[in-house]
Amino acid sequence: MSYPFLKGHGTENDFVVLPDPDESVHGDLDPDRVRALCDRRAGIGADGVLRAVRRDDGWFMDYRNADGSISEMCGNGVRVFARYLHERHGEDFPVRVQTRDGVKVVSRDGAGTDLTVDMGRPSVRGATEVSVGHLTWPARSVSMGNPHAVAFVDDLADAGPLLEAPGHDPAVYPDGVNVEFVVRRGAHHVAMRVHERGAGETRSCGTGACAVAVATALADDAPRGTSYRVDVPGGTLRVVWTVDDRVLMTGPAELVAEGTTDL
Ligand SMILES: N[C@@H](CCC[C@H](N)C(=O)O)C(=O)O
Repeated sequence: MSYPFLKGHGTENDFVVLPDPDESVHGDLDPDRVRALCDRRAGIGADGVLRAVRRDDGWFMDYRNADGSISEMCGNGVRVFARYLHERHGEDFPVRVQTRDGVKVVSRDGAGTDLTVDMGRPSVRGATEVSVGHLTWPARSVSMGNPHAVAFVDDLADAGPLLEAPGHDPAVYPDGVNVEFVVRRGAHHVAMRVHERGAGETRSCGTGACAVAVATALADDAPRGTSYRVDVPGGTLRVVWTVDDRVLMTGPAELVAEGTTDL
């Protein structure tokens, strides 16, 4: 059996999009198959899979990490998903996308190619710690629907090659965590690296950039509505934590290839 797929990315966080309007792919998409699709040598290669399911009341984004695990939310993925719905299904902006973390609304600003997603309310949690080897950093726990630990470091290289998941407190993160390492670059401007749960180090993480902007705004005591520039290895995202306690993230979303796969 062969299935259509598309390949897309947002700030080089890349995804296989699997159209599955009638749920015929679902039964075949077990964790082994997700891993095979995401394999960068033997498969298509991606940080995750976005299965596009049509429901009576709209489109659902079924997000899977490259290791086959399920996540609640993907911030770069939801922009790519909205781009797909707009280009291939004629959905007008603002596009509504159902996710495991509720409905996200994706809009297009003017004539530019960037998309803005309303990521909803952040959940700011307590202080925690993360570690790599013998180094430990204090971190802020933030949920953007999925779990994050944000650690400010002196230099992004301090985290090393990030070949393994950073150490974290399993009592705070019983289901694992996405870890962001952050440095300041200027006023309201930071840069980050991320180790994603279920994918390893990636070139970007949208929910991670939002968690970083929230943690930085708190550290700065910045007024709500302050716009943060968040540089990631794969590009730049802009994040605003609004006066009404919502996080808006703006960045690119591109479809770059399509084909068929036997999964
Ligand atoms: N890259 C994504 C986040 C994907 C899910 C994450 N790895 C998790 O397990 O929570 C993003 O852009 O937000």
